[in-house]
Amino acid sequence: MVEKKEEENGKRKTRMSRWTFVCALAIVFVASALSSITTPYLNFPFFFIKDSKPCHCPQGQNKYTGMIEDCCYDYEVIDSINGEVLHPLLQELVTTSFFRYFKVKLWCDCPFWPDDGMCRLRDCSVCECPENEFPETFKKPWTNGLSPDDLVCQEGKPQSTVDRTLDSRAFRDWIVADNPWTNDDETDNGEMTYVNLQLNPERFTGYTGPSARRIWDAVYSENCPRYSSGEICPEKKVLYKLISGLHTSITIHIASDYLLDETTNQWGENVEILYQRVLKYPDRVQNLYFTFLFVLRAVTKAADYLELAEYDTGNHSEDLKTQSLMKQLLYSHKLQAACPLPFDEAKLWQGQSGPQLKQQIQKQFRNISALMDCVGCEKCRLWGKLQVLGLGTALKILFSIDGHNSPVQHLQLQRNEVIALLNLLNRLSESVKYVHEKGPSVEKIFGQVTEPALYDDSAWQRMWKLINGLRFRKQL
Ligand SMILES: Cc1cc2nc3c(=O)[nH]c(=O)nc-3n(C[C@H](O)[C@H](O)[C@H](O)COP(=O)(O)OP(=O)(O)OC[C@H]3O[C@@H](n4cnc5c(N)ncnc54)[C@H](O)[C@@H]3O)c2cc1C
Repeated sequence: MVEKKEEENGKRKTRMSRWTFVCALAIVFVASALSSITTPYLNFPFFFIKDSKPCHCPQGQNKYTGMIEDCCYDYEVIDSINGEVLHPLLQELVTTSFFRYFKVKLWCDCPFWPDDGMCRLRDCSVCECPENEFPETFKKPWTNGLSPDDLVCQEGKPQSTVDRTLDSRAFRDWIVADNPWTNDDETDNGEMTYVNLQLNPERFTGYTGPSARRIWDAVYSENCPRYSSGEICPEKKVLYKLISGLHTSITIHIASDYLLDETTNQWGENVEILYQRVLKYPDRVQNLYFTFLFVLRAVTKAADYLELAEYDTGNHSEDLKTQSLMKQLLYSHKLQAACPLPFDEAKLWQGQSGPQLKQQIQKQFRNISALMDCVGCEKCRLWGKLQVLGLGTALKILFSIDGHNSPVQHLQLQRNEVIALLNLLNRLSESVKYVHEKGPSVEKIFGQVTEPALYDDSAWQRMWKLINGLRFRKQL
């Protein structure tokens, strides 16, 4: 009798635990379906029904669909306008004489870690070489680049050295106007060098390890902390996203132009880096699109100024071409129709603490700008400085003119700021195009062998938590 009762109890328990399991699965199905609806571009890979169509995510399809966070455009519109209008125009614009020369102080003058021995490392050795070891080319930018012997002063890697070859053309100076967002001292002095950006593409340089890590750590931890949703104000989120978007773009340029074989000097794509450091983290890609739209908005907001600016380099026909390309970019009908307001800056600095907050964020951005002097590889420093100046210029255009009915006619930009702004937009445009074109196929290759962390893992986590929770309760 007792045995029979125990047997029945056992059967009942088994039935109950089966029911519990089935209920848990049903709840998880519903939770996951809701999750896939509320987070449309973090596609959960299987089995959900949405709008009566199976939301199966076919391999190879671009998963970045839907609206870009904090911007009112979707990925498809931006990809298409970038591919059709922006990318081709920008590619041509940055090769013109006006836009290919950038004035920069190249040697490192790091204000943050002055005496920690960093600059004795080969990564940063440019600033540690005694005066008599400095190549003349450092002081005379019009002669040719560094000789191989001088590489002792560099990172030791030829690919990280900036080529200083220049046309012997003089430049007419624009006005010098302070930018409250950046740290650069634009005073013309012997330390400033003109660099031909076309000879120094942003690509893999071999700069890695603690030196590079320390810069990024300092940028994120001290100056634009990562946020978790709902935690901080939108202005701080903007700063984080801009930096993260720029970081994504730098990584994409490393991946797309990588030194595959040092002995044969073979360059090519490193799609594993693209996947492991970028595609695997959808928020990094989202931030790239965000940064692109933010800078695009700054360029279009300053359209009147940029249209009338002087693109004079002494080569009349080329200067006319520069002007014409600029106009095509600023007043493209397709761009205006598809994307009239890439980012709405009027929403920011609204609260009472707006002005205070702006000052605080300005200070943080100036710190980031100053950190570029600590980058221990010359080419990275060049592109780091240029792009941070470009971002600072975008911030200046969007936020430094008081009030929302801001008189854009009060805007004053330096020539170098305009060069940085447009070159930054071009870099971001290249990255957006690259991710759009390569992303799906690269995810197809690597995504198959990866854990579900690629996607929004919350559904998985919730499932396990739920099941484990029920099991745990049952044991009690
Ligand atoms: C200003 C600057 C310019 C550089 N330019 C070049 C260059 O032109 N060529 C070159 O070869 N190297 C360049 N580097 C080095 C390069 O950025 C990397 O630091 C290096 O390749 C090592 O990469 P990593 O995998 O250690 O991760 P890193 O890219 O160094 O990233 C460090 C950490 O930041 C986080 N992170 C990474 N990406 C993002 C993102 N998009 N958003 C938010 N967080 C992120 C991750 O936690 C990661 O572990 C540059 C570095 C700096 C600081």
